[in-house]
Amino acid sequence: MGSSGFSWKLNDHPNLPKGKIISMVVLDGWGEANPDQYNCIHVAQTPTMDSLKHGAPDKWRLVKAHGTAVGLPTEDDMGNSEVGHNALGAGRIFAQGAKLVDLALASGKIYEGEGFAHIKDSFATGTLHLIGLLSDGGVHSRLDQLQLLLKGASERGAKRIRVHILTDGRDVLDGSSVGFVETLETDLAKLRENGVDAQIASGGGRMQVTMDRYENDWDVVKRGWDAQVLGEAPHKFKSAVEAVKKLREAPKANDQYLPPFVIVDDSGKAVGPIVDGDAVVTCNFRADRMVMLAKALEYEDFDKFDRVRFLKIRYAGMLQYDGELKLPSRYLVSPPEIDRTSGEYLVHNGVRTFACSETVKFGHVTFFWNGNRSGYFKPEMEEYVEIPSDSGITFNVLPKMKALEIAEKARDAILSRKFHQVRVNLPNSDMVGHTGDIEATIVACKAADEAVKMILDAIEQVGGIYVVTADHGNAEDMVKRNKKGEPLLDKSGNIQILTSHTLQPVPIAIGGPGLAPGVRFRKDIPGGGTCQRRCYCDEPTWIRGTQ
Ligand SMILES: O=C(O)[C@@H](CO)OP(=O)(O)O
Ligand SMILES: [Mn+2]
Ligand SMILES: [Mn+2]
Repeated sequence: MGSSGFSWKLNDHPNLPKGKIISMVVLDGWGEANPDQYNCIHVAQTPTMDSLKHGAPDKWRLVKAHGTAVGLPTEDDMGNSEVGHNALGAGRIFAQGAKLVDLALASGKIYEGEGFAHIKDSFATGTLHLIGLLSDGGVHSRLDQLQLLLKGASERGAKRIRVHILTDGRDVLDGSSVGFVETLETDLAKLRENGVDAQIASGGGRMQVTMDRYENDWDVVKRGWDAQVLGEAPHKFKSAVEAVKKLREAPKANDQYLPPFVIVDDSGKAVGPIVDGDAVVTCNFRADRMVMLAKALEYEDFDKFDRVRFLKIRYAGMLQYDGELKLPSRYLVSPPEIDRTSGEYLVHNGVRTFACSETVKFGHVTFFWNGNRSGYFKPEMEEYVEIPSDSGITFNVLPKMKALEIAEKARDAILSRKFHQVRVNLPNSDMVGHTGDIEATIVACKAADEAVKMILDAIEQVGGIYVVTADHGNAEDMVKRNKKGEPLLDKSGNIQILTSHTLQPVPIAIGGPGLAPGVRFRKDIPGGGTCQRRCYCDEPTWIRGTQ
């Protein structure tokens, strides 16, 4: 024990045997909801997950994966991968970005830190650019936070402001982007009345423009760069409301995938390219889909695409997105300090870890799991494997994604007996669920179930233990509902597809030949959330032996 009284060393559990191989399987976006035709998990053939639920009822239960149980501001906040994996990996609840930004805005502290001072130095002579996801989804950003920041910055001297919007349709209903742009336009008009030259300068759908993650497709970031920084895009409009309405008229257009556009003045000139001397804030609080742009804005050495020019700007993130890389170096709000994660305990206690997913979720089982920290704790104790995701397609086209390949890697890692924790994220139900394609999501859920089977079979062979759970709901409810739970219809009588995550609880199942007899879930903690699912690295809160 160190002088602080803290020690990484974990004591042996009095009853549970040591040395069993554990596989931790996270089904991304796999919640529990009433069985009906919009519950793709129910409709899909999922014999493995069904057998976990029905085969051993005291080793299966539901846990909360949304709201305050995982560190989100309110009970109306659906879960998401960042909070889900942070909670799973750390075994504790941390106030998340959404909440920290709320608090900093409410107290005014956001304007008192180094980050704001940094950008403020540009206000007298440069433009303030705000880049971020425009919705009230609360997963990556929130419109009300942008509104407060616009007001706060203009009251503190910003005279020229340009907003670069990313339309959502993934955390909120498709089609809602028009309303969000109108709301923002009203706010900007008010600023203009007060003498601030404020406008929307560019935009595009979040999956087309800027918000790629884990370096799956740098072209996405490049398209954003061209519009935001260079003022170049295939579509030019006089106003953002017109842009979004017009671009949505194209067949199959949706908010997530709107192409990039720039706003031009009467002479056809882009109204807001980013130039030297300007200030830039990336307004998303969530890290994964902002890190790539942060690199492009901040790194002098950069070879991912031709930036045409490296900007001499004053840049701050809403939060620092990567504590290890210290990226960005300036930020308006300090991120949660997620320390003492299970991954770090494991390396200090001689437990070897294998972690795997495909690119689109790779950082979830590594970066988010380890408390928003990139890289290994001890490379000689850990192996992280990334299977390249498909890029340039929407995931309903190939809904099986790389589930099989992930399961094969996990199986091989288990059978090699080189690792004592093998953790994976299976992305299908989430990534395909977000497309709103019900047929494809059913195929996706089946593929994930088959992958779980392969992993459980390997655990069986080595006498190990499994923990199967999810980070939040998605595929179990694909339709927007009224308060009574009935599907909502739009003006033309079609059901309103729900592409977002949900507020539903998620299952957790434990088992395997290595699980000590009599271990079962406690029944006396009805309101438990995902953070209490931590197991292996110390006494699991949720599991207790009977002898
Ligand atoms: O795709 C994403 O960025 C989010 C939804 O906005 O999903 P997840 O939290 O499951 O990664
Ligand atoms: Mn997720
Ligand atoms: Mn998701």
